[in-house]
Amino acid sequence: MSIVTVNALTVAYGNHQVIHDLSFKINPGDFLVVIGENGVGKTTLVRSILGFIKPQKGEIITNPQITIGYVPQFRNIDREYPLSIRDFIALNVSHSFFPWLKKGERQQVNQVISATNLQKIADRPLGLASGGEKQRAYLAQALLPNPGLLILDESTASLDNEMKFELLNLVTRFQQQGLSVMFVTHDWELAQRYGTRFLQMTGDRYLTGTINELSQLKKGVK
Ligand SMILES: Nc1ncnc2c1ncn2[C@@H]1O[C@H](COP(=O)(O)OP(=O)(O)OP(=O)(O)O)[C@@H](O)[C@H]1O
Repeated sequence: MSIVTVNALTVAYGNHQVIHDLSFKINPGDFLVVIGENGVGKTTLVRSILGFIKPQKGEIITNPQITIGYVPQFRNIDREYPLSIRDFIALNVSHSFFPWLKKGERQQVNQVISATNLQKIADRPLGLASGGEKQRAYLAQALLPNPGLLILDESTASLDNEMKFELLNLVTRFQQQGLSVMFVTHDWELAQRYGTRFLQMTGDRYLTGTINELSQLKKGVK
């Protein structure tokens, strides 16, 4: 069963139709890159899949057995932000009634901290972490509930190349263990380097295919 099935989706803000008759699927283990220019509706699609926008027409069917993790575009955090990296990640633990973490929950947090290479700095204030470290903390927080789909919305924008690769290499490790990924980007190089499939959105049409087909498309565009 696919993770997400989008059927003839049409989304509008009032009279302004942003997505028109879009259909595609995300299958288990896919690294789907969604590319398109500013304003074509990429974030609107993400918000629709997350359930924040009701489609005007069509449907989005998500596998009921999975949860979705979400990593937004990098945004800075004030230096005075009071939580440590560990605390910030632990905000996403599925909590019992207690305000403190139980042993199993602490283990879950530790596991995701080490999987995202944050163990050495986990007890530092999040506000003092570098841009790449902060973005890894967002990733760790999104991964904590063990989602079946991870959505990255421009999550590498404003990171330098080394940090982009570090973040996406980590994501790929999870994808190779079965996580499905939907990565929204403007960056064709990253799309081709990490994606397995693509969805290209333009003002008037949508194309989907394998990542090799995206490379062909790019050659055609040049
Ligand atoms: N809440 C909203 N109310 C009304 N219009 C909106 C709203 N959010 C987005 N739009 C409009 O919908 C269109 C698509 O926006 P969206 O943010 O989905 O595009 P995008 O492809 O993610 O763009 P970008 O790459 O710049 O982030 C734009 O014209 C935008 O102005």
